[in-house]
Amino acid sequence: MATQKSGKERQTWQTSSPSSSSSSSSNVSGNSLNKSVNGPIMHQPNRSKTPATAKRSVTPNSRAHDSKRSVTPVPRSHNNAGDVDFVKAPNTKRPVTPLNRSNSINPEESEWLLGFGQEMMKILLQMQILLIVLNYYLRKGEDSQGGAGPGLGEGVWAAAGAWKAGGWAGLLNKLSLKKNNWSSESYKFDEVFTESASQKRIYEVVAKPVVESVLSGYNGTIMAYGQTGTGKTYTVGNLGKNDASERGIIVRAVEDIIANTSLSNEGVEFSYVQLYMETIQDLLAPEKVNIPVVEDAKTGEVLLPGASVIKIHDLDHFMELLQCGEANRHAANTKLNTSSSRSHAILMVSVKRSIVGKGKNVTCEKVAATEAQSDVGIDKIRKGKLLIVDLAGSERIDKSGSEGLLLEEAKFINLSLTALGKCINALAESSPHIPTRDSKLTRILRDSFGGSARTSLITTIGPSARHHAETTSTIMFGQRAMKVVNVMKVKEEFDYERLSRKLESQVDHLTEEIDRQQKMRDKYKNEMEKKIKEFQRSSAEEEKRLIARSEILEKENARLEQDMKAMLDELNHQKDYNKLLHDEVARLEMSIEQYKQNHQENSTYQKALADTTQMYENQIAALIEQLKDERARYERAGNQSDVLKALLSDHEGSMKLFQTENSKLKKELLDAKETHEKAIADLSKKLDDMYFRCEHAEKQLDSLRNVSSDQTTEQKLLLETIQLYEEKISNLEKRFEDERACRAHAEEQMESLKKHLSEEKSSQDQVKSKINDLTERLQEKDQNYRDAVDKMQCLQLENANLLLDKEKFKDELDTLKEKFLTEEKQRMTLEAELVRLKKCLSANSEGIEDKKSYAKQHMKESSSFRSAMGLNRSISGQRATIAKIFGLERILKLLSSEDIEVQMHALKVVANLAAEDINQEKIVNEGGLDALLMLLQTSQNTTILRVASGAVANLAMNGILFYLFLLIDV
Ligand SMILES: Nc1ncnc2c1ncn2[C@@H]1O[C@H](COP(=O)(O)OP(=O)(O)OP(=O)(O)O)[C@@H](O)[C@H]1O
Repeated sequence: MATQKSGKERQTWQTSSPSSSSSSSSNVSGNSLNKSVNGPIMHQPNRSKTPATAKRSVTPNSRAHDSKRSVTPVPRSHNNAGDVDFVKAPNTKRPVTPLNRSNSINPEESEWLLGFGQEMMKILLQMQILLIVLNYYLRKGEDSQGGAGPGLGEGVWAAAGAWKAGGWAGLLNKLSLKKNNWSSESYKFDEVFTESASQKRIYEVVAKPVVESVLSGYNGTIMAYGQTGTGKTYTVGNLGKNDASERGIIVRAVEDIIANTSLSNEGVEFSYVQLYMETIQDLLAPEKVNIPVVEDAKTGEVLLPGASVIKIHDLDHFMELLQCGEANRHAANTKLNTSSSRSHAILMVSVKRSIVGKGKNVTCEKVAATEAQSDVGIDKIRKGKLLIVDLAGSERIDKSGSEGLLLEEAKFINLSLTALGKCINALAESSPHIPTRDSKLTRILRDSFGGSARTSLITTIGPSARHHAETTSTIMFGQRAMKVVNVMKVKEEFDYERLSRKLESQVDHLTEEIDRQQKMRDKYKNEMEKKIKEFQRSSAEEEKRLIARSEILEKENARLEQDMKAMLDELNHQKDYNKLLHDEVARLEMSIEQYKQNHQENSTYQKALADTTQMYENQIAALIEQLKDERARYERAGNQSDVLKALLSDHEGSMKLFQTENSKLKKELLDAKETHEKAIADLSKKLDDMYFRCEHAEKQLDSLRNVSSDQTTEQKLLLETIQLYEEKISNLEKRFEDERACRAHAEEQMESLKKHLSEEKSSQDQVKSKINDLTERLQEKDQNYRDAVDKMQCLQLENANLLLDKEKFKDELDTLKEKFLTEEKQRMTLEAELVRLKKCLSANSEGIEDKKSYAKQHMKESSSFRSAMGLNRSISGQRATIAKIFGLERILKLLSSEDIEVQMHALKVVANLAAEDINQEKIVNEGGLDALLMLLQTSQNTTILRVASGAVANLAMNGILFYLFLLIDV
């Protein structure tokens, strides 16, 4: 039973001192049995005479007696390091017959071997084998971060011991060894087994806790020590090929390890070597001999470089390899054991288990709690190493009868076992010097006893009283071993490699993700760019098209405008023309009106003219009538005038005659005047007379003339009236003619005007239709123009939308770019973090190296102090790691956290760091002292005050800082 105590993990070898006691149940003599057990072995003449070392050749299904152990002899040609080949005899319990390569087995020998095997089986069935188990197991104390003192183990194993004949008896954990008939000695062990104990029970009690420790990251060692032939190999290395219940510790332990390890993610590797005559040989690759024993400078781990390290895939694979290894092991037939192991077989199983987050895969709650406290979320790797050592049996040479090589082997075996014993003694006495360098065995086992491993020592003793001395020696060896205290130390480290791998994979994943997103973005961007380009192209095209169209439209517009202008001009012109026409028409109409008026007037005139004409005609008729009358009168008057004219012409003639006569007379007168002056006078008288008569004639003429003048004046007047009328008529006719001509002209003009008007009208119609046509075309054009404008507006709107889309896409692109930059930054930060962690890893490794060397130095000074220091170094290493990882500045900042838990943890970390000289100055420089003093002033929490004052006290112990404290005090 294990009790839990706070403090370092520490395993104590059970410290029960041997006590003599006379037990009623222990007084059994085993003499007869001794003989029966040892006699045949010791007195095998052939075997004692064949002191050869051989390699085991184990073949399954060859056991003759019980299926547990059947060995088929197989001729061995394989020989290493000058060993002698042998053939195992059939039907014997591990019968080993050493033979030289040149020798062959003869039938007699074979017969004997067969007989011997059968005999041997009978004997062994009666043999009592006692296993004394010294078990050191982990008691779960508080881990290294708990800060309290170490706890001592008080594990007590309760076990039923069965009394057996043979000189000793086991009861629970006590063993009584009969000294003689009346006295016996009692020894206390963790467990005492008898021969009836099953392999399973032995494994579960002895080895399983160690295996569990190994799985939890500790080193574990299971050693079998005892006199030759007492069953070490059987207990430890039995493969149990025919009967699984007979499987030894090795097979069961590896089976357990495999069952508790994920072989795909975690690793189980093993090496199998033998130490034969101070030479280490690889049992898995027997050609590898002289393997050196070295100590890892960093971890202090004992290593065997050059030994094959094979990764275990499954149990069958391991069993196969183990069987091969077993076959390569040196064994020989001695007097005490027909298959005596002549070498120490060491199986090293390395278990790597990863711990992810909060204690996954962890059986130990405390360790999980430790993880939870310190490194939540950070992967850790736990490396456990299981060492299973099947020591060669100690033998008394005189008893074993070894000679030659066997003797040499026995010497080496005893030498190494003595060296082991010395080391155990030194450790039991807490001697400062442990003579591990005396033998390769102790060098290999250096860290398995008195080190940091959990160790189970199985000591085997035989029942024969004849070997009382050896049995006592074995028991004493076990008793001394129980005094050894191991300080267990979990071998746990950050799985930086895994963490780095994980981070790298994370970075890879993120990079992949970013790349994927980048690709997607690029694709999207390309698509968008393509779209934008397409949009731009289409919009440019559209723009171009629009521009072209608008140009065409503008041109069309201009042309239309020109057309319109021209049309307007034409229209204006037409309008003018129209106006003109209108004017003309108006004028014409006016003139028509005028004409009409004129015509009316004319008609009035004509009427008047007709009337006048009528009147004139009437007048003319009247005048003609009158004229006729007048003519008639004229004619009459003419007649009269003719008459008168005739008269007048007569008169005129008469007058002319008169005048001629007068002239003649006058001439005659004048002639006569002169001649006739007298005659004038007479003729004057006669002229007077004649004058008279002329006068009278004149008078008569005048009267005639008067009458004629009256008639002439009337005629004249008439003529004048006629003339006037005629003139008037002619004037009127002329006017009439003129009027007619004017009318004809006007009619003509009117006709032409009408014609012109009709022409005008037709042209006007044409113009009108042209105007209508033009108006229609104009309207059409206008509609087209409006449509074009609408379309242009639509396109402009579309263009604006496209521009908006473009802007939107640009914004989106910018956002994506920003996002990408942010992600890039994140990636870079992660990469930087990775680099920083890698640096931390290397720095931490260096730190660990330093700590190791420091610890090593201190370990030399005192074992107990060394242990404590080792743990402290580990803790400080972790603190330094914490400080490195989190940064002292950040931890100091947490001191002012409002969360009391956070504050408390930070304070604890600072206090722990302040306990180390190297950190003190840095803490003060970083402002830690001020923060601590502030906490002391402000905090009410007693724990905080206690831890803070402790931290300040630690800082105050620093010589350099002491001066500063004085200053603060001042
Ligand atoms: N519990 C047991 N049950 C049956 N047979 C046993 C038992 N223990 C040992 N033996 C047999 O006793 C013989 C000697 O045992 P084993 O070889 O294991 O002894 P040993 O201590 O390893 O001897 P050595 O130190 O010489 O190698 C073997 O034949 C083995 O099979």
